[in-house]
Amino acid sequence: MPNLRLQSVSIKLGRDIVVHEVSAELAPGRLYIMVGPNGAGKTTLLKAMTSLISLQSGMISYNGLDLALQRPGVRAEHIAYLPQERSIAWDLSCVDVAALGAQHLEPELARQKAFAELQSLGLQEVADRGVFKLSGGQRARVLLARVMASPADVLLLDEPLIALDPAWQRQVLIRLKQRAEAGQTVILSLHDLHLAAQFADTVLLMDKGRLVKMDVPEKIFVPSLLSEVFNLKGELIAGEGQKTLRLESLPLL
Ligand SMILES: Nc1ncnc2c1ncn2[C@@H]1O[C@H](COP(=O)(O)OP(=O)(O)OP(=O)(O)O)[C@@H](O)[C@H]1O
Repeated sequence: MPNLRLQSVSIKLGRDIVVHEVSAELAPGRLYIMVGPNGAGKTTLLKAMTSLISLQSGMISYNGLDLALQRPGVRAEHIAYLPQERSIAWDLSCVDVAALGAQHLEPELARQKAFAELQSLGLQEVADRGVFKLSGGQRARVLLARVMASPADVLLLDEPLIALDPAWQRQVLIRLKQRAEAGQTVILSLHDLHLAAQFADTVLLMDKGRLVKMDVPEKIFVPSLLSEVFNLKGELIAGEGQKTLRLESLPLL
């Protein structure tokens, strides 16, 4: 059963329609990865799923209710969001920042939950340190911990791997996959097609504001779509439980 449904969603920013007639049904238990070139509309669509921007036409519903009509507090209860900008305005401790994701709990329990999420992201040693005294990748993990501390059943993450080293990129995707397997609906955008091919249950391929195709990685990372959307030559090789995306660049126009 989908809990998030996009029905013919179009979004206008400034004078342009930047998302065109996107329809999709997103269900708990799956890891959805949105891919597409710069400017394809990924961030805009994720923001629309939080109701941070309004639609030109169409509807996004959560468990059958029009999301735009829900109070912000109700939306925040059900949908957690990691924006692409990783800014933190105040020099709070890591645990205080992560605890902002667990405001449904009593303060002490929220801190315990926050600490557990920081620990699972390798930040236990710096949990009490101010976030201004962290590296960019550590700060990015603190913001991820904030989202992970949330009880929301939909997690939306815009480029969650920005600033992370290769080992943490994989670890974070493993954690998000576990969250999906445990019943959350996890939707993220990603530029790394290799990781998208390996981890996604379902890929949403966006281009020029349109949802070109939504399917399993094997049906998305095919030579025709890689060439048409990304100007890349390549294909997905699947075998022995492994998926490997082989890519080579086409000459740029
Ligand atoms: N505030 C805005 N006003 C007008 N146009 C905007 C605004 N924000 C984004 N756009 C345009 O909307 C389109 C989609 O942008 P969006 O940020 O959703 O793309 P994206 O797929 O997330 O790109 P990237 O991979 O570069 O982050 C782009 O053409 C962009 O220039």
